[in-house]
Amino acid sequence: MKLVLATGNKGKLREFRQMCQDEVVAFSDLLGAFDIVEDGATFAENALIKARTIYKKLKETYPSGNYFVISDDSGISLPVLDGAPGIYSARYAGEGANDKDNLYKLINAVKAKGLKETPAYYTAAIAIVSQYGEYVVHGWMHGKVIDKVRGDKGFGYDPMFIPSGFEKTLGELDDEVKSKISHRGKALALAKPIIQMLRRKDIH
Ligand SMILES: O=c1nc[nH]c2c1ncn2[C@H]1C[C@H](O)[C@@H](COP(=O)(O)OP(=O)(O)OP(=O)(O)O)O1
Ligand SMILES: [Mg+2]
Repeated sequence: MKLVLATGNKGKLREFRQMCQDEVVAFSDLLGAFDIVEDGATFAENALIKARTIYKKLKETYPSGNYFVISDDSGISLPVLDGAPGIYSARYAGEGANDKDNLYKLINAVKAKGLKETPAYYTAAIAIVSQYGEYVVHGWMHGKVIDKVRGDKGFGYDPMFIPSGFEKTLGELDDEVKSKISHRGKALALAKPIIQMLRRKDIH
C-alpha cells in the first residue's frame, strides 16, 4: 500500500520523509502539481479537504492502485494576536504570499505590539484517508516568537520561533531535533498506529 502525501510544501515533505520509515510519495509525482482550495474553518477540516481531494483524484487516475493519503494542515498562533495567523498562516501576507512575506509580516505584527518576544504555538492536524475510513489526529508545539530572524533551517515561521525549553530558534536547530518536539512529529506519532492498522487490514 502506497503512502501518498497530499502536500505541496517541500519542508513538510522533507520532515515526513525523515520521520517515516515507510516510503512517502508526493502527490505531485503521481498527479502533477495543483492547488487545493482550503476553505475549512479548522485545521482538521482543511486537512480532510486536502486528503479527500487527493484520494478522489488518485482513484480517478489509478482505479486499481493501492494507496492511502496523508495530509497536514498546520499553522502558528499568537495569543497576543487573538490566535492569528492560525489557519490563515500560509496566506497571512495575502493570497500567493511566500514564507518570507508571512514571516516578516508576523515579525512586524509583534513589533507593532511593542514586544520583543511573545508566547506562540504551532498546531498540526494530520488527516488519513483510505478505503477503510478517515482519521484525523493533532499535535502542538508551544514556545515563543521573537522580533527577529535567526537561522535558516526549517521553513515558514521557524527562524522566529523558540520552542519551550530551548534557547535557539527552529531556524538554528536541526530537523532531527525539531521532529522530536514538533506539532507535526507529535501528530505523526499518533498517526503511525493508524497507518500500521491500515496496513494490517490491507494484508488480511
Ligand atoms: O513546522 C513548521 N515550521 C514553520 N512554519 C510552519 C510549520 N508548520 C506550519 N507552518 C506554517 C507554514 C505555512 O505558512 C502554514 C501552513 O499552511 P498549510 O496550508 O498547512 O501548508 P502549505 O500551504 O504550506 O502546504 P500544503 O497545504 O500543500 O500542505 O503554517
Ligand atoms: Mg496549504
